[in-house]
Amino acid sequence: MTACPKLLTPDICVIGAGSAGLTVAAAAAQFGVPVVLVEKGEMGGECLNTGCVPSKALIAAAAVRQTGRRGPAFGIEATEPAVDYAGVHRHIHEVIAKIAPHDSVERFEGLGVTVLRDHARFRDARTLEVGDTLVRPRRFVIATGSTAAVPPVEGLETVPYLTNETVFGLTELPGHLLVVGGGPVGVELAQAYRRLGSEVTVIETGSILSRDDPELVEVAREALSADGVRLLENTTLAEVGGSAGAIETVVEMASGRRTIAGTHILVATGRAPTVEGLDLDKAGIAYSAKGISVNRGLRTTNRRAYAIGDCVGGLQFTHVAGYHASLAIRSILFRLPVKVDTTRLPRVTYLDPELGQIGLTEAQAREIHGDRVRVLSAPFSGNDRARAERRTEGLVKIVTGPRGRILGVGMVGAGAGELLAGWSLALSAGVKISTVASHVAPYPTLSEVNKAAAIGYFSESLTNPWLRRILGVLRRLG
Ligand SMILES: Cc1cc2nc3c(=O)[nH]c(=O)nc-3n(C[C@H](O)[C@H](O)[C@H](O)COP(=O)(O)OP(=O)(O)OC[C@H]3O[C@@H](n4cnc5c(N)ncnc54)[C@H](O)[C@@H]3O)c2cc1C
Ligand SMILES: NC(=O)c1ccc[n+]([C@@H]2O[C@H](COP(=O)([O-])OP(=O)(O)OC[C@H]3O[C@@H](n4cnc5c(N)ncnc54)[C@H](O)[C@@H]3O)[C@@H](O)[C@H]2O)c1
Repeated sequence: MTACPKLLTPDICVIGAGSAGLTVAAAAAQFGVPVVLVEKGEMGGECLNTGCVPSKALIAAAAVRQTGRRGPAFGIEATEPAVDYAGVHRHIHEVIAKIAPHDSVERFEGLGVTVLRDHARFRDARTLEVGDTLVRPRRFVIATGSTAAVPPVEGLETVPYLTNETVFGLTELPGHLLVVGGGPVGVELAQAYRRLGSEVTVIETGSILSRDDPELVEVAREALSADGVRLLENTTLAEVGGSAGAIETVVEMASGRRTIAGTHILVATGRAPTVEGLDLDKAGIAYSAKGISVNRGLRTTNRRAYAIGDCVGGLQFTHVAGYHASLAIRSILFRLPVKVDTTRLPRVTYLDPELGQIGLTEAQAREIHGDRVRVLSAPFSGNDRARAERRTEGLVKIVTGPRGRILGVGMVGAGAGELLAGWSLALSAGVKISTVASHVAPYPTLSEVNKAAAIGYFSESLTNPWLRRILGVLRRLG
């Protein structure tokens, strides 16, 4: 006789314990709503284990080494500290371990969430199968994330290629790392490994960071080249061969085919939504190679199911996963109408200098608003703090529309990620450019670069004949 499967009937069943799923589960549980959370792998998902946290820990290690190299400009002897890469690996995993309790089963059970550690698959539109348990909730939240999309390149499967899932497991510094893909993953890791001492070659089909403003990307490109990262743009990986420690590639570029050898190869050519084995068809949930189909309220084609985070494609960032989660909570718990608004979502690539964008780039704004767009910019070279710290590379670009509406802000420079947070607040609050121009920033801070750019909005008034006439009258009044 087969045992009857256990049946759970919570209000919400969340599939995936990454940034998106954990946020929904924690918020719902804190409101006293019964939640089942299903996770087949590591709690914390990609951000904690194989994404943001390890990559930023690696970048931090690289920055420590880089500081020694900057000495001479300050009258301090340059140093090239030796790298104990096993120690860097230890540092990365200590950082993960320090954050892990926040995402742990223990914490979530403590909040009252029922956590199931197994693979989830739909049995029908209302029921999920998790091992020998059936879950039939009022609402599903699918938050299964994404995985590295590996291109069908001849021979790639025959070599031990790295992805974000394996690269942070390295305990020895790669001698020559071949990075395939010049998106955020590729360039961040390329710069970090180069600064730690690897030779690095980036192979990119088009241009690096192609979603960003080309004027800002140019500054990042120069910084990568100055570090000694070999950038092969308009170059496609065509064939891979060799073996562990001796990888051989054939690439195609305008001048023809070329062979490039390295010790390791990292594939960073984009993401694919994680839908495998979920049996979405059985639940009537539509999806494509880009992601699970959702409307602007993040509802799938099954009225009981929402999909949030990386698995829906589009902007794939931890803070976007959190934003989706907050919308899903508002909709499920409070039955409020919600709509995803992508115009105010920031993104930052943690190169040195950092490159960030919120809202429309100049090109996107011109496409929509034509010549009603005004671009206000200020270079970091005009900022006293940047001068004192010898970090004068970069600029901020503010794109404004009719009546001083801020349409977007792009920035490349030291601390651009932190500086962009203020713009995120400004855009959320619908602040006009005149408010930014009149705020008082502490001196000397890098944040004054924002004000310097914003003040440009009034530059035309300096020569306005009417304004000059009024000033003349006021002067005569004594
Ligand atoms: C190298 C790298 C660096 C990054 N750096 C940044 C950064 O600096 N800033 C930033 O904002 N973003 C960054 N990102 C992106 C960020 O990591 C993702 O956008 C974010 O983690 C997505 O969260 P998620 O919850 O949607 O998915 P995930 O974190 O992938 O979580 C999905 C979870 O679902 C589980 N799951 C999948 N299918 C099933 C199933 N059938 N049953 C049960 N469980 C299942 C998975 O095991 C996984 O744990 C980076 C990504 C990479 C690769
Ligand atoms: N700082 C951050 O917030 C951060 C950091 C890393 C990743 N992420 C997230 O992860 C997502 C994925 O990043 P990604 O860099 O993997 O993907 P991506 O899609 O941004 O970039 C992939 C790049 O690979 C290139 N490419 C594709 N196939 C190729 C081939 N065969 N040969 C050579 N080049 C090829 C593409 O032209 C593209 O430029 C990002 O969009 C972002 O959402 C965020």
